[in-house]
Amino acid sequence: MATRIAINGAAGRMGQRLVALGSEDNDLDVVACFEHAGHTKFGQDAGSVAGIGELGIRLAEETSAQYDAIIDFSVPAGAHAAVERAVHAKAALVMATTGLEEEHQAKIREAANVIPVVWAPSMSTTVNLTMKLCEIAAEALKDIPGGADVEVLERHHRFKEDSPSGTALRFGELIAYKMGITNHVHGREGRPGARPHNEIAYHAIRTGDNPGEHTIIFGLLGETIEMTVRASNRDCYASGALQAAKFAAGKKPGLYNMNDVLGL
Ligand SMILES: NC(=O)C1=CN([C@@H]2O[C@H](COP(=O)(O)OP(=O)(O)OC[C@H]3O[C@@H](n4cnc5c(N)ncnc54)[C@H](O)[C@@H]3O)[C@@H](O)[C@H]2O)C=CC1
Ligand SMILES: O=C(O)C1=N[C@H](C(=O)O)C[C@H](O)C1
Repeated sequence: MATRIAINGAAGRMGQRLVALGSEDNDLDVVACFEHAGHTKFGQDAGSVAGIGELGIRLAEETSAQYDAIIDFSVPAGAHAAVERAVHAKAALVMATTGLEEEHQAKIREAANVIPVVWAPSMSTTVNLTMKLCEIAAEALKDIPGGADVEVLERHHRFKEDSPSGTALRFGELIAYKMGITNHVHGREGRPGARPHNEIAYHAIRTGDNPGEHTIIFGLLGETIEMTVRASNRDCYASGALQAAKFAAGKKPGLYNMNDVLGL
């Protein structure tokens, strides 16, 4: 039987790709498309807004449809609403929104006691694989003579509201844990002095319509390794989230990540 999904933030850049790809997938049934009532397309057909023709589902704040999973790509307040909807419906939750405050994060962890939750700052297969590769590099380089300096560069479209990206922060968190680094800094200016080793620096670039790019630099004395992972469009995130919804629907309550979904 197909997994019935609801999409939260369905008129957004990601929401539209979820509507489009979700509707094409025979193992999924898109049954609800939630949007903020203030959105200019609120009340319109979600399929038409996504450019795939009428789907028969309006962008709304409520639904009478039953769903097995809700996928959230929205904003912090929308993510909060998605958690409440998922718990109320006893549905699985796929949480993709980034830039969440601690209070929202606590709410997600609490929800995972009663429903299955897949929570990841990137639903892309190659991003999650690159995280694994960076963990291997961090482990190998943590005690290298002369030290390895880690910097995380990310590039995104001009419309992105949070900085640095949730993915950049996760890269830093995973590497810091492996290398015992405790200091995280955001950009540099003035005369901060010689770079300490106990530091990861993040640099967020915002230009044009870039759908997302991350470069992780391990700089040694005499040689450098850089790993770059780059999206050419948003479908890598959308298809990962749809895969996560299929994975989570019907699972026992708990917090899952994309490694669980992808078997990494
Ligand atoms: N985990 C991942 O793989 C990825 C995560 N993201 C994250 O997803 C989020 C959304 O990204 P975009 O689609 O580019 O943003 P967007 O701004 O295009 O879309 C967000 C949508 O959420 C809607 N919204 C606002 N309040 C809402 C509410 N209370 N209930 C329901 N919908 C509401 C907005 O009206 C808008 O249509 C961002 O936090 C972004 O960082 C984006 C791409 C990949
Ligand atoms: O806002 C985006 O576009 C993206 N946001 C996510 C993040 O903040 O990590 C994931 C992806 O890089 C695209």
